[in-house]
Amino acid sequence: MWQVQRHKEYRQKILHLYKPLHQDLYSMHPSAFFLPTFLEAVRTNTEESLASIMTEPTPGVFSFAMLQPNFCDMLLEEVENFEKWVHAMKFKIMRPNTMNKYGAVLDDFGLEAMLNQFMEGFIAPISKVFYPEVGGGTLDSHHAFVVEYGKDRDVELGFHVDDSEVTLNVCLGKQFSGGELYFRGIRCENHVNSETQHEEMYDYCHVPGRAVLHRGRHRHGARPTTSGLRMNLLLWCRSSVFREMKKYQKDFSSWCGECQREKKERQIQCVKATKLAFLRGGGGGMI
Ligand SMILES: O=C(O)CCC(=O)C(=O)O
Ligand SMILES: [Fe+2]
Repeated sequence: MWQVQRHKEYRQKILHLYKPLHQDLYSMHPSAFFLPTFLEAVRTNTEESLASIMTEPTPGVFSFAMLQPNFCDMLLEEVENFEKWVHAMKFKIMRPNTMNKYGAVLDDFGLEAMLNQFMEGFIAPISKVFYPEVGGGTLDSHHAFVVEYGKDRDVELGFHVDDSEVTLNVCLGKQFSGGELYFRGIRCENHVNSETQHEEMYDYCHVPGRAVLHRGRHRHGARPTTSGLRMNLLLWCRSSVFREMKKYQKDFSSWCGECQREKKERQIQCVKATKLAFLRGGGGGMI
């Protein structure tokens, strides 16, 4: 509990002392942040309009052009400015999670309210349509951060699942090679280490301004960024309703690849047993 309190105090101190570089980032300006194609699709808000701007290269992974280049640049500059300030102030910077030595939590320096609107207005409508079975329709909190990969930064990211129901991952730039995101199937907690089926393997190449949306339980990792600097915006979107409901469930075959496989296998065995019983019962003569 004291950690939560300390983090609260840390945020309060930053909010009080840090002077933003780009004040425009701190409130929502849809047409300055998002590409017109993306805005139009979200404003129309039908399954057809959303599907029309997306590709789904492997089941459950959606990719679409999302952010204005100028927004990406401003966010990168803001993060750099914040990091410089933290360094000059001899503050301790909190990294996005245990897997990263670099990067910054955007919610820590004043961007929380804007990013909440970002999630509610622009991610929730998509999640509601494409991820209803993992709480996509009831997202109510987030963890937002920027990761930094390159020679003098984090190099790669190990195989993991996110602490989110739905994750938005958008490349902000700058120039880099490598850093592909690899996916290995969706798994519940019980099956997180189960083997990958061949058709679950998929590699995605990041493109600045382009978003990837996936379930938090979709196992993934990032390959080494071999040159240049790669910075990505991550928005881990959570649903407290889904988390509460999950406590009372055992079967996740509506989204876990391994629960699905086991269920199918049980059905095959059941059909086999029924056939055998039918044949043994003399019903075989009827065929
Ligand atoms: O670097 C990437 O694109 C992946 C980042 C990621 O998966 C994470 O931070 O949870
Ligand atoms: Fe991740």
